[in-house]
Amino acid sequence: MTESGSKVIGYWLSKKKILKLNWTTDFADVCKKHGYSLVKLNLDKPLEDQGPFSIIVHKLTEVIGQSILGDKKAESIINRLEKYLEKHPEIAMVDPLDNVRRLMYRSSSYDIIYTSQLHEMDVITPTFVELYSTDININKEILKAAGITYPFLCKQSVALSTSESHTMCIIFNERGLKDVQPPCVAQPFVNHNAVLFKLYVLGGRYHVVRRPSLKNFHPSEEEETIFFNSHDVSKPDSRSALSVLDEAEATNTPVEADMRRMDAIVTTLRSLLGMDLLGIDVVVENNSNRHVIIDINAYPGYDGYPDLFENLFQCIVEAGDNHRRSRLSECHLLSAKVTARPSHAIFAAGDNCDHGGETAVNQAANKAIERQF
Ligand SMILES: Nc1ncnc2c1ncn2[C@@H]1O[C@H](COP(=O)(O)OP(=O)(O)OP(=O)(O)O)[C@@H](O)[C@H]1O
Ligand SMILES: O=P(O)(O)O[C@H]1[C@H](OP(=O)(O)O)[C@@H](OP(=O)(O)O)[C@@H](O)[C@@H](O)[C@@H]1OP(=O)(O)O
Ligand SMILES: [Mg+2]
Ligand SMILES: [Mg+2]
Repeated sequence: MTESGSKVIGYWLSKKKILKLNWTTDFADVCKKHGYSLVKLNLDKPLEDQGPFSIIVHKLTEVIGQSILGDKKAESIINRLEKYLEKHPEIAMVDPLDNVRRLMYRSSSYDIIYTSQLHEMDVITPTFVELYSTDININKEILKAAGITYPFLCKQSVALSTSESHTMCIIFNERGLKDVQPPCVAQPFVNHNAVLFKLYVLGGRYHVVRRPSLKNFHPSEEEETIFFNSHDVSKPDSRSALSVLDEAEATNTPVEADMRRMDAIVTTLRSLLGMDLLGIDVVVENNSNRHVIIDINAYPGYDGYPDLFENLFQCIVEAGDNHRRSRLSECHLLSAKVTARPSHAIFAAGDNCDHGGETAVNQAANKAIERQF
């Protein structure tokens, strides 16, 4: 339950996602079992008439993506939602729009991994650089300065949540630089024997699934650029020819992930990104065994997550509790600040500072807090 006493979870997901997950029936049942109701937000209508909500859970990456591209309708939907949330700070947003938006810029999510301590455990993200131009000579210089080696991948700078935003290419040599489609990030290809680990995060819990991935590639003057869509490669049922290891590279040694490092990845990124619903793609580099984070997604598919809806429900409710706790402690800090002024004055005057009496200001502050909760 939340500050307002409401036990309503507001949600917004695309029709595709609702259908795929059987959300309206199966997740609604789980919520009901726990005494919560589930209400779909109508983003075209005033939200004030649709609440009160204790928590809002959403996947708005497509709308955020359109607003980044300047679509007026999408901008107004996001603005309306932001204004509503400003007016209702008691609502826990899973996940906060600003944090989701930041994650969608691939370079910001890679930057966040760089600034973390994960490298101490041999967990890295490959070097990357943004390319803004189609000029081959400019790109050649930028890539050289950034230390990007061949082959490298070009991924659209913003993961816009459209099918095209999952289209990317592998460039093998300078001849391939003609295929750069800016704005994109260039990221060296990491050989990993075609095994991908997807970490599906639900707040403090997560589940790892093993997926097909791209085979090993090497620098080559002959090789032409390979274009592909990530959804043809790394879904559970993908059978792409790009995932079949060359005969000389085929191995019987299974690729294994180190769960201690997976734990660290989840805890660190959840906290640095300020998000609870995450999909983190990790590959294990051949020979070095470094764990390499190549992609982070907001609200992923969770395909294969055991007892998904019960875990999702617990995650959402815990996010609500955490939100309430952090607001309470903010208010207590505020109250402590208000109290600190008069007591400091008393202390400075040489009086006994060991008094426990509440000042009028403190009482007023505490009343204000009580009213809020
Ligand atoms: N740096 C890399 N080195 C080797 N392989 C990579 C690298 N980056 C991506 N890949 C391969 O390309 C696939 C797609 O890349 P990525 O995960 O970045 O795309 P995406 O469209 O954001 O994926 P998702 O559908 O998970 O959002 C990965 O699943 C992996 O097989
Ligand atoms: O269905 P959605 O639109 O949420 O698609 C998401 C997709 O889930 P799906 O597999 O259920 O399609 C995810 O797959 P997994 O990593 O979990 O395999 C991943 O590709 C996300 O990046 C996609 O989100 P988008 O980047 O397009 O916003
Ligand atoms: Mg991915
Ligand atoms: Mg992605």
